[in-house]
Amino acid sequence: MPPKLIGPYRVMDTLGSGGVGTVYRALDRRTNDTVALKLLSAAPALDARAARRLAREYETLAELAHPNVVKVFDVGVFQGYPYLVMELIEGLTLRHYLDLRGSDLHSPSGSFSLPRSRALPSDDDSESWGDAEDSQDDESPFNLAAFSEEEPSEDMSLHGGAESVRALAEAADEPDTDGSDETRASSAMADPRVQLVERRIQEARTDELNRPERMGRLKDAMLQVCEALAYIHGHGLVHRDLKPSNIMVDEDRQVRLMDFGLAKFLADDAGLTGDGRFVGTFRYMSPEQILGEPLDARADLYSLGVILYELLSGRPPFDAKTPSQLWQQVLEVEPAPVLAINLKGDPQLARVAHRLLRKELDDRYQTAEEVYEALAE
Ligand SMILES: Nc1ncnc2c1ncn2[C@@H]1O[C@H](COP(=O)(O)OP(=O)(O)OP(=O)(O)O)[C@@H](O)[C@H]1O
Repeated sequence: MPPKLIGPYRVMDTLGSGGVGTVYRALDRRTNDTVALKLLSAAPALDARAARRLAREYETLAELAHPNVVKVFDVGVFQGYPYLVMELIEGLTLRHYLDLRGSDLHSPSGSFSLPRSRALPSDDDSESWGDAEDSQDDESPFNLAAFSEEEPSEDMSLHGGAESVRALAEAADEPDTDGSDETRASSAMADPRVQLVERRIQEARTDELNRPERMGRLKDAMLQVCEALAYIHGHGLVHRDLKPSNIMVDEDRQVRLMDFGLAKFLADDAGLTGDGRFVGTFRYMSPEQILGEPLDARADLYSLGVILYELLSGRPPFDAKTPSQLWQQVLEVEPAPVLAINLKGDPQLARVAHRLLRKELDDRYQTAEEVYEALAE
């Protein structure tokens, strides 16, 4: 049961939950404004020192004003847990927005129509903050849930794909000479008909990704994210946890970057995160973040590269089963070319993604403005 009142805010309903807490739609009883309130109930309660620091952080965030950066109105402490009050965005996270199809997009007003408070599943590995006790990997103090595969986007649920999958299954079920399951499966995989079906499935997936109006929305959203990043970087802030669920798009297709400032606040406070724990979402972390080095704006540009790579190819740049495997790959392995996965992908956007993903900071774009220029070319 959500609390009824949090400070001067009346809780109306739940908008969603992530790794560190829950976001509520709430009414400011002083002004009658509807806001989004993020209660960080997953973190340990604040002591007085951390509460004072939260108030100081708020002063920095409250000064920010940019059309692509979510407005932060207030911070507070409720029963020991910090909360952040921000602009309510009636919209979707970036991935869900890109999953919309034409018919959802063309309302008479030209904006896309959304059920208000639509409960959508989280669209990435939302548990950014690991929990040592839940860790299944001896080598790492992190929670593997934080590493969980994202739920497939609608782009990956094929149109006409069910038949293809059925055909694949039927091909694999055909009897063969010795009748053993193993031989049957491997001979089915070698069967040219199975290979053809697999190729068709892959083509259908990438055709979905390459739909021109989806690509138009993707590029436009990315440009707006670059504007938001240029703005916060210009104010000396690094987001540190850039991922698709921290990017929302409203009904007028205006992008809002959210949750900046929070990652640093949590990272700086050993009482909140535990000594030596990362703050950020594994899949989007740059090599320097993994290595625990000081971060600058280019760490966010790397995360932007992971997002762009995923949105272009339909899969993450690194495919690993454990955090330690992922980190080894992020530090040492080059991601497969986007255009090898998505043969008809946009070559310009693919080039931008690969340059953002460079391991050496100096090899990446150096500023969000440069990325904007490259995307706009
Ligand atoms: N300002 C807002 N306006 C409207 N909905 C919001 C707002 N902020 C968050 N939400 C909704 O609440 C959901 C949960 O947000 P939250 O920030 O807690 O989680 P997350 O970003 O998925 O994960 P994490 O906590 O790891 O960053 C979001 O996916 C979004 O749907």
